[in-house]
Amino acid sequence: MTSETRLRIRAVHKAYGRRAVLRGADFTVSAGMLAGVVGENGSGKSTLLRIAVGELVPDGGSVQRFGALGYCPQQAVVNDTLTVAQHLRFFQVAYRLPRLTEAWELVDLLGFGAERRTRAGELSGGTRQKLNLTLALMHDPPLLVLDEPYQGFDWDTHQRFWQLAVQLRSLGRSVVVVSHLLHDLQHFDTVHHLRDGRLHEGAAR
Ligand SMILES: Nc1ncnc2c1ncn2[C@@H]1O[C@H](COP(=O)(O)OP(=O)(O)OP(=O)(O)O)[C@@H](O)[C@H]1O
Repeated sequence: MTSETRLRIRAVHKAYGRRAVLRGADFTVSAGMLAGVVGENGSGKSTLLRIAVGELVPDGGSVQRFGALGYCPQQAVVNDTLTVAQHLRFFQVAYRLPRLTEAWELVDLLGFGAERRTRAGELSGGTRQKLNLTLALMHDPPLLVLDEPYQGFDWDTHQRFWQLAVQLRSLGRSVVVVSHLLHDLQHFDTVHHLRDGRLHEGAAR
């Protein structure tokens, strides 16, 4: 395993008004690492990830990313009036991909190929989330930041998600996953507990 760094967060602080959420959070992710971020509701996991991907500016501290990024936010960022296929074509242009072969393979893996002509606004919650995840993965970036990516997935799809995450790790990708589920912890190389605004690292397995 290489130790090339893909994401480095140092002493990050973030408050919403008077509510200090992050108070000196440090987080480093290397190539070929599957890292979990866990913590109680409201502990600041989504805030940390939004800062990690540059969506939110921290009050203090530094964030460095090395290479392209795929971000799966907690709330799907999709356009209700566009179909699944239209989303893929839109993101193909945005990512400058020569073809959509790999994107459709992801759709098949996640099991929603039958919905290719369905508008996002008419998808079930779980399928909408599958589209959200596909859009984050389809350009095969070296760093993936996934905020509870399998919300609403049925058990088979949940299992397939983890097979995919493990496969991506073996290909040297870095995968950061926010999880609430105890049985997911076994999949991580490292687990980072967000508590009192800081991350506490513990070996997961
Ligand atoms: N835009 C915002 N304005 C004000 N407060 C916010 C905002 N976003 C989040 N917060 C507050 O910051 C705290 C951390 O929120 P965050 O969503 O980062 O936590 P989380 O650990 O991801 O929670 P969950 O497990 O419920 O998803 C919460 O108390 C939340 O209410």
